[in-house]
Formats: sequence, structure tokens, C-alpha cells
Amino acid sequence: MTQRMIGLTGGIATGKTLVSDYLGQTYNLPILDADVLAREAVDPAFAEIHGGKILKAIAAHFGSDVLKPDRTLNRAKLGELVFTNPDQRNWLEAQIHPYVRDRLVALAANYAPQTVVMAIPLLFEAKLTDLVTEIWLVVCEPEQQLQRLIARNNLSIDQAKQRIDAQMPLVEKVPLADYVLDNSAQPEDLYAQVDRLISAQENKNA
Ligand SMILES: CC(C)(COP(=O)(O)OP(=O)(O)OC[C@H]1O[C@@H](n2cnc3c(N)ncnc32)[C@H](O)[C@@H]1O)[C@@H](O)C(=O)NCCC(=O)NCCS
Ligand SMILES: Nc1ncnc2c1ncn2[C@@H]1O[C@H](COP(=O)(O)OP(=O)(O)OP(=O)(O)O)[C@@H](O)[C@H]1O
Repeated sequence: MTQRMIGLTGGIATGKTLVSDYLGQTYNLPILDADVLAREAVDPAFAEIHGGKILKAIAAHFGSDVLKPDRTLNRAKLGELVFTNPDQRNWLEAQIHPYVRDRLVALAANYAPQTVVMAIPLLFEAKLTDLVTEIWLVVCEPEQQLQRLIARNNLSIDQAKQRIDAQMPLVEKVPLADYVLDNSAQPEDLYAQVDRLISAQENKNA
């Protein structure tokens, strides 16, 4: 039996975390989160897995300004550098994405044959679609996305727009998804769509 791998994606701040938290808590599904793994890739505490070489390469490339006094990554500083410069962003992604891919594969294998959710913001951009067996896309209105991002990350309008523009436009992701979850109303409306999707699948497999 093929292991079911739900690829959960969407634009930044559209509501993926609401969906993954709900799937984890209500349906007990394991959540593999690419953002968490991207943090792990540069975390000295995980040097046993990655040898610490990604953080070293980042510091060599961008200068030690991107490190905090405790030698961990200054994410705000690096964010400023990469979200204003696509070449630098591509360079950074090339360091981190292969690690994220390998960890997703390894972690999913640990759960086989159980269904897993892979929450991957850059599922399309990072060409990770081959890892999943179906794609769920969370969307909301562009203005809501902007306002939610500004509020959550405490960004200026320009900074928030830069982050949104660093991703493939949401409208281009819609035709690539198997299911689209609309998060332009209340979280409860979003959860109801998740329930429908899960029960439709359960009926299909019954
Ligand atoms: C630039 C960094 C240090 C900024 O860190 P910060 O703590 O501010 O953001 P965080 O990592 O929590 O990401 C928040 C959101 O930003 C978006 N985002 C992150 N990286 C990218 C990117 N390279 N391109 C477009 N959007 C991105 C995603 O929607 C993500 O959910 C960090 O985002 C990073 O290391 N990015 C490169 C790795 C990557 O591509 N991660 C995405 C998952 S694979
Ligand atoms: N339906 C909603 N109504 C109001 N606020 C919401 C709604 N959905 C999400 N939010 C808020 O918008 C922000 C973004 O949501 P969330 O963190 O789930 O997005 P995300 O897609 O996981 O973001 P990222 O790509 O950065 O990981 C959060 O602060 C969240 O509380």
C-alpha cells in the first residue's frame, strides 16, 4: 500500500499552521514541517545530523554579521538580506533545501505506512511535489494575507510585500493543487473544510 503523504502548502501567512495544528490535534496525524526542518538545518544543536556545515557556509558567505553573539543565526538579519535580493535568496535555498528534502523523506519513512502531513510553504518553488501523494493549498484574499503577515511578524508593508513576492503567486498555485482550502473567513470555517476533506477521503477508501 502506498503511504499517503499530504503536501500542505499555501502562501506565507495564509493559514497552513492552523490547518496542520488542527490535523495533528483532531486527527492525530504526524506533521512534518519544512519550516522547522529549515531551522534545524542551521541549528548547532542538531550538528550531530548535519555536521554544522550549513551554518558555517552561511556565515562564510554573508559574513559573521548574520550570527548573534551566541553564534546562532540572526534570522531577522538574514531575512533582510535574502528577501531584498533574489540571488542571495537562491543561494541560501540551495544550502538548505537539500537538507529539508532528505529529512522529510527520512521522517516520513519512520511513520510508514501511516499517513503523514508534510507542511511545506515552498512545495512548488523548491520542487518538492514528488515527495507527496496529494496537494492541499490554503488560500485567503491577498489583502488578508498582507495584513496577517504584517500583524504576525511585525513587518512594514514593504517588508511584507517583499516576502509575499518572493513566492510563486497564489493564483498560479491554485491549478496545481488537488484541493483548495479557503481561509478568508473564520478558522472554524477552515476546520470544517478540513473535516469534509478527511471524511470524503475516508469514504473513498472505505
Ligand atoms: C530567511 C530566513 C532566515 C528568515 O527566517 P524567519 O524566522 O524570519 O522566517 P521563517 O523561517 O519562520 O519563515 C517564515 C515563512 O517565510 C516564507 N519563506 C521562508 N523562506 C523563504 C524563501 N526562501 N522564499 C520565499 N519564502 C520564504 C515561508 O512562507 C515561511 O513559512 C528563513 O526563512 C530561511 O532560512 N529561509 C530559507 C529556507 C527556506 O526556504 N525555508 C522555507 C521552507 S523549506
Ligand atoms: N481565518 C483567520 N482569521 C484571522 N486570522 C487568521 C486566520 N487564519 C490565520 N490567521 C492569522 O494569520 C497569521 C498566519 O497564519 P498561519 O501562521 O497559520 O499561516 P502560515 O500559512 O502557517 O504562515 P507561514 O507561511 O509564515 O508559516 C497568524 O497570526 C494567524 O493567527
